Amino acid sequence: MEPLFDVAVIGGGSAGFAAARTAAAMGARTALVEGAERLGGLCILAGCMPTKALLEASRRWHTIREADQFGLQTQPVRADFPAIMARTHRLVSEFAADRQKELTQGGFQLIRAHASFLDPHQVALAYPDGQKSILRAKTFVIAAGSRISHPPLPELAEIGFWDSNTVLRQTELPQSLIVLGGGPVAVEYAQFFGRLGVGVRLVQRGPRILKRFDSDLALVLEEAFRDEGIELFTNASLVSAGRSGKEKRLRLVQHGAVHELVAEEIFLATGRTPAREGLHLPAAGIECREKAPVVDLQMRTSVPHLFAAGDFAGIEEVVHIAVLQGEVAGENAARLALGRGAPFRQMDYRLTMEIVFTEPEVARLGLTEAAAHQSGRPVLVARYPFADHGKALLKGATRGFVKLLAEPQRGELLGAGIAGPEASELIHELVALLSVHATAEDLYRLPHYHPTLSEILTYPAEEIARRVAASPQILPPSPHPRPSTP
Ligand SMILES: Cc1cc2nc3c(=O)[nH]c(=O)nc-3n(C[C@H](O)[C@H](O)[C@H](O)COP(=O)(O)OP(=O)(O)OC[C@H]3O[C@@H](n4cnc5c(N)ncnc54)[C@H](O)[C@@H]3O)c2cc1C
Ligand SMILES: NC(=O)c1ccc[n+]([C@@H]2O[C@H](COP(=O)([O-])OP(=O)(O)OC[C@H]3O[C@@H](n4cnc5c(N)ncnc54)[C@H](O)[C@@H]3O)[C@@H](O)[C@H]2O)c1
Repeated sequence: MEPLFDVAVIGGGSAGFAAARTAAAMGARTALVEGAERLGGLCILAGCMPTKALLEASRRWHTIREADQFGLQTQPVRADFPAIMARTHRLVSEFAADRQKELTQGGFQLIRAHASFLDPHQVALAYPDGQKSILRAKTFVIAAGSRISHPPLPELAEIGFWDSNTVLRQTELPQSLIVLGGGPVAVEYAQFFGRLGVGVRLVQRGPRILKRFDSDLALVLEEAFRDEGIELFTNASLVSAGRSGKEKRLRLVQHGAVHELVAEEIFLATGRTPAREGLHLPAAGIECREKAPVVDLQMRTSVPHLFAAGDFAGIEEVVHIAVLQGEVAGENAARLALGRGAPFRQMDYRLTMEIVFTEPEVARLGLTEAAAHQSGRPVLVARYPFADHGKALLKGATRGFVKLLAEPQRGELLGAGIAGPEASELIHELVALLSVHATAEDLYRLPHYHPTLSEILTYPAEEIARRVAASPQILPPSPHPRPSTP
């Protein structure tokens, strides 16, 4: 029996859409199977877009409250939580409607059903009306996303908690909130609620928040949180949770001392897990390590015609990576199905970024200092504080710094970290430079308009360029080595 499709994509989020669009553009007969009631995927429906809409509201509220520093008198400000939520839902609906159009007019067949593997070439489709069918394809891209990890304490399920899905259904602000976790979800929501006047305490298992960032960057945000009245409990182990009346209680141990925290609500943000449930992966024969499938740089799983992408692949759960992985998986699946063979496209994680949209924003790009240290790779590092930068002083946004990492011989830029104003925008100049293997000197010599925030990048670049110029150069071995004996 001939397969019906060349490429079948499971999941219609950022990764699945990118995969289907890419495969279809290559001329492959492509299907995209999406099982959710609402089209849009995590980023649009409950991830990037609603959180950034909420943070924009709390950022503006904070700006107004600080207006007196600029000589402006304001009336007392009141946060209208239902109105903030209504704006967020309206924006999400608009983004979702656009995505719906793209999914239905994308040159591939959109199938609204839940897929689960019967064998490595077939999936069973279960439609919302109870109908069932079978879909066959030469190749598959699994882009089923991730789900919120189970709560670390079983009692939490009994007493109830909010998470990044259920928070979007709330209509009233709690008086007090305990946020569990110290990753991007935890810190973005902690600041959103804290700025709207909710008493927030954040409980993180590790020694620092934002564990994938260098600790000097994470410290800037920790300090900002403390100054804004958010209480931090790092190195904390959860012991138990319970309820008394309307209050929720949480016991934790920190440095040997037991603390009991009481709050009106608890927000769970302790991570996400690839969404394997319901896919019946054993029938596909895919090898998994821990909770994610094993994939190579071509986004190929252990079964050669099955590819994976996005959060499901469990590598870096952010959208630009989901899209790139989707494109790589979609192209390679189409190549295989159409018999085009090599060259298969490969992922390149050199320019991976992570950005947290708090205030100050925190961004990392490419190599981190921690990773360089761990691998023993020699790097030059230079920092420059926003407190010494003219435009940051004008803006009254002096918290934080920029840092650059460069290879010591030529000063080629390898990575960057920014904690400070507009970090999410500033980092993109560095993406462009890293993509063309530019050196610190190239950056230092680029003209920058004055006064701008971007100028700050030239200062650590200048420092690195000077250090490279001053250091004795170890020349690479000559391609025609002289014979050791004349
Ligand atoms: C609160 C929050 C904020 C975030 N903010 C940002 C941000 O600012 N920037 C950023 O880069 N990233 C952010 N992220 C991460 C980002 O949202 C994800 O990395 C990205 O959306 C993952 O895309 P995906 O396509 O892999 O998964 P998804 O978008 O989750 O898509 C998977 C799809 O597969 C479908 N599916 C699953 N199983 C089946 C099945 N068996 N059959 C059929 N369909 C199935 C699901 O219904 C879903 O629609 C945030 C995440 C969260 C939780
Ligand atoms: N701005 C953004 O790009 C953005 C925003 C939100 C989410 N995301 C992505 O979504 C994914 C999920 O984010 P997340 O923040 O939920 O997960 P995460 O894995 O990034 O962070 C979870 C944190 O919770 C902590 N933790 C785990 N168990 C704990 C426990 N028992 N007690 C206390 N702390 C505990 C971990 O140490 C970790 O720091 C991430 O990969 C992230 O990149 C991105």
